[in-house]
Amino acid sequence: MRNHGALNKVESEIRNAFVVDSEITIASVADLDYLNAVIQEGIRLGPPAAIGPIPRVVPAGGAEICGQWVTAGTHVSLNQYPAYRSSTNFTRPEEFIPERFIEGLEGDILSVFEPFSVGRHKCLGRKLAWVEMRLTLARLLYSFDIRPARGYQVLDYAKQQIFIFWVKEPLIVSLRLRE
Ligand code: HEM
Repeated sequence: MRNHGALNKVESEIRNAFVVDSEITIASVADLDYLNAVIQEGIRLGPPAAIGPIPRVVPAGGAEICGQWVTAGTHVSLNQYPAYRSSTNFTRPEEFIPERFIEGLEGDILSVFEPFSVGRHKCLGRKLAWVEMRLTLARLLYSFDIRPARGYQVLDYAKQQIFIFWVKEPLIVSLRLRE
């Protein structure tokens, strides 16, 4: 919403891919490269599970984690937010650049990006989440021109508070049925 170039591009991709909205299905939206990249880039800048996995406790006897010895009882986790906004891992980390998930940006380490976590507790609902995100965005952007409401400034996601999950501010937009 804050990046007009990306918004126009994803709108065009969706509107050129379908003739009627009934063609927008779970299968057909999976092939929309730019839509998929927009969703990934949105998640990178505002990871829904910003501290995910939620903290675990190192068991009795301690454990080696990433080459470091960690004593029993220590709470450990991975903070996705700083990992995704760090210039160590991403080029121009504060900018919304969906293209990094298509052709790649020099210096990006995309393997850092694991919003659904990894391992045996990896998100069970990730495929459903992907379907919901693709279908919702595709249906909305196919039918409506969506712009920030007049006089309303869309905030950077980072301006919101977070306590494991985000306290989201209202997003006030105008929806106009496209011609
Ligand atoms: C963009 C949306 C979502 C994100 C970013 C996300 C992220 C995550 C993350 C990071 C974990 C690991 C938590 C941990 O181990 O501490 C997790 C676990 C889980 N998620 Fe999601 N999730 C999403 C949507 C969903 C949906 C839609 C469902 C179900 C309908 C779901 C069901 C679960 C379940 C059941 C687990 C626990 C898996 C286990 O412990 O074995 N998630 N999710």
